[in-house]
Amino acid sequence: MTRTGNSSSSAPKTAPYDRIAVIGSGAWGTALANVAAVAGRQVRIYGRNRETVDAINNVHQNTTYLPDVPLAPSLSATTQMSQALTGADAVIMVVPSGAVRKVAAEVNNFIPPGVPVAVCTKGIEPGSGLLMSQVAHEELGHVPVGTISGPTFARETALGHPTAATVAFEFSHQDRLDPYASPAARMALSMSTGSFKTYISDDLIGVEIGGAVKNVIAIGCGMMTGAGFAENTRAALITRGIYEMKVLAEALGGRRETVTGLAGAGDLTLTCSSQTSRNMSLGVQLGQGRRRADCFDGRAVVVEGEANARSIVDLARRVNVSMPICETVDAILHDGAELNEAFAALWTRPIEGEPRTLDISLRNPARPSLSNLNGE
Ligand SMILES: NC(=O)C1=CN([C@@H]2O[C@H](COP(=O)(O)OP(=O)(O)OC[C@H]3O[C@@H](n4cnc5c(N)ncnc54)[C@H](O)[C@@H]3O)[C@@H](O)[C@H]2O)C=CC1
Ligand SMILES: O=C(CO)COP(=O)(O)O
Repeated sequence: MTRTGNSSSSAPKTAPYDRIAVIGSGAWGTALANVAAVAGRQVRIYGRNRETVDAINNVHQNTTYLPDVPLAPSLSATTQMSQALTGADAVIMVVPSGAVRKVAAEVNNFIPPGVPVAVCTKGIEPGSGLLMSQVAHEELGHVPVGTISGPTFARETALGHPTAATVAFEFSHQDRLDPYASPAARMALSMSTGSFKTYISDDLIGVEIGGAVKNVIAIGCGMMTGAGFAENTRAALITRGIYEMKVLAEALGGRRETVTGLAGAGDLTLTCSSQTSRNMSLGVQLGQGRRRADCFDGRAVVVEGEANARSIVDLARRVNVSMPICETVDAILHDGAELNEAFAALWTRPIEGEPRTLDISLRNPARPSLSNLNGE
């Protein structure tokens, strides 16, 4: 899209969406709802948990998922999905990946015609290999479906720390003729505040692949960190992780450059750098030798990389793309592969060209040896 600015009186105008329904009252749904409310929108959250909904309405806090974060007093919440969706002119859906199809089907019962939906879940559906927007689209029919994605820890976003994210929708023919009136531009404007900076993209595939794959790589970074490896190792995984995102995005019709943006490299950097990330944290705990059932002190926590590693690897195989880091993480998580052995095998794969254009592959003479590491 050409950037022409929007400042002169003759420049095309973009109208924000006035009334936004947020479906899902977890950490990220609440944070996005708060952004929209701070941006001046009328926002209603649907949540299935009565206690959470009451807390948002009565004490302006999500005491379950974002304790001690003050929310905009204008935010309201309901346990009735129909109430949240009535009169909405845009919808933001934020539930875990395993619930997207079911919740989208419920949304379809109440959503006004033509209203755009941003599905802000990160994952790939098992079996179908569909992106979350595609799953929602199958249930919702002919409404524009996109996403908002980037390096965005919910708590930091809700506290107003400067944060940037990409708003992506596929562009119709009409959107290309008038990008200022596109759902992506209108949603980006609707969600812009002094601390939440939005960018616009028409590459929904690239954006969603970045968001889904980074979680698996973050588990891998966590595993290596927990097992005692250091910064060199983490940087290698991040960089080669970006490469895995690129090849998968491209094979599915997305663009490589999207993956170097906020929703790819940006989000990967965030989640591979901090145990605030549930994915990184799970990896660290497993790398330290904890049993899965004991991680997070036994609490049920949404870890999308764990839920989606297999579906990502399956999708990559289907489009003939090699993603060795994701395959390694998946094998450890779901096939019982031994962590040190699996990473040692990753490190002794054939020697290849780093630019994709250099078509070379050498048998690697090194013997897998990472398991000999004893720490400093
Ligand atoms: N927390 C974060 O910092 C960010 C999360 N995300 C993504 O957002 C998605 C949701 O994550 P969180 O909000 O963090 O999870 P969360 O665990 O904080 O909340 C999940 C919410 O979904 C609701 N839910 C689960 N199943 C449901 C169903 N069948 N029907 C209705 N509601 C249902 C739960 O009641 C809960 O309110 C994930 O895909 C995650 O990757 C994306 C960016 C940032
Ligand atoms: O996606 C996120 C930040 O952009 C949140 O990461 P986790 O799900 O790993 O906590």
